[in-house]
Amino acid sequence: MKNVLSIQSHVVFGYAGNKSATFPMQLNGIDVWALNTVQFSNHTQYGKWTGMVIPKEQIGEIVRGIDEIGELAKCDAIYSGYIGSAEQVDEIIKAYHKIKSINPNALYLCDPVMGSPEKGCVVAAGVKEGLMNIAIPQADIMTPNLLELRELSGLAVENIDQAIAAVKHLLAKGPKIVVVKHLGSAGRDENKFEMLMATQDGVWSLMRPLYPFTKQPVGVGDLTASLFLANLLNGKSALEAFERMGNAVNDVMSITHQLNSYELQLIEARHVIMNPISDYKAEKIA
Ligand SMILES: Nc1ncnc2c1ncn2[C@@H]1O[C@H](COP(=O)(O)OP(=O)(O)O)[C@@H](O)[C@H]1O
Ligand SMILES: Cc1ncc(COP(=O)(O)O)c(C=O)c1O
Ligand SMILES: [Mg+2]
Repeated sequence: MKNVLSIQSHVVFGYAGNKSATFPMQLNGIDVWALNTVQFSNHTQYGKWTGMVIPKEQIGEIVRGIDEIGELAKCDAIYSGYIGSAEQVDEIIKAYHKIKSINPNALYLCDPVMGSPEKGCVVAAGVKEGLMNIAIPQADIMTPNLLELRELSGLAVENIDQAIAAVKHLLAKGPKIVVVKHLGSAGRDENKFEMLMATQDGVWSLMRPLYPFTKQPVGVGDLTASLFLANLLNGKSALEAFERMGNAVNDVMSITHQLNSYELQLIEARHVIMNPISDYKAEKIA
């Protein structure tokens, strides 16, 4: 059994952060140690929420507790997503270093969740800078969306060639794998949902259907990153993990769309999260 320390948000109602990542990883045979950065009533794209940011000290405290019962060496990967405050970034990196000193093979997946005024995703001030300066250079795997790809690379990304240049730029900063969760307006076909994966061996694109949601569900990035990591930990190659994740996320989106839901329908989709039914293939494009 592989173990993932998953450090991201908790929403009591609905699906985002750990609520969107834990169950899918568990369905794929991964034991998830969910450590919450915030506890909110619901995700921030509702425009209002209640709850609190977890004090930064809790991150180190919880990791120390696991160390003191002698279980920290079993941590195979640390995965950070929605972060509650700029100070939490340092604590996450300290936790990663502690785990790395005990298990040098532990991976770090950084999903660089940034605020997006356009989408209504709200992230505390300073988190973006913390991610850029501290987290990214240490990450093994990064999973930006289009906006995050632009911010992290500092490059314009308006088309596929610029997207390829930007992911190569990120690879040069340290990560071994970069997955772009949705190329959106920089993609090759505005009627398709296109994702990219880049490694030292090349760049792959995966195209799948774009569903006409009246309101785009949230937490899809968290689902995407979690399933990519779960597949890697299950021994799949980066390419296999990319395809299997892309197909599972497509099946979840298809079911969520059929049910006309704003919240991701992870429970309804549990069978396809375990065994995706769609079979889209990635294409090597660079
Ligand atoms: N197949 C699909 N059809 C239509 N919209 C989709 C599909 N898959 C995901 N989405 C939407 O695309 C967006 C992807 O968001 P993006 O900004 O790339 O990443 P993140 O989820 O990390 O914010 C989400 O709003 C999600 O609801
Ligand atoms: C509390 C919380 N967690 C996580 C996320 C990230 O969601 P996504 O997977 O859509 O990037 C959001 C986005 O608004 C959020 O509000
Ligand atoms: Mg995201």
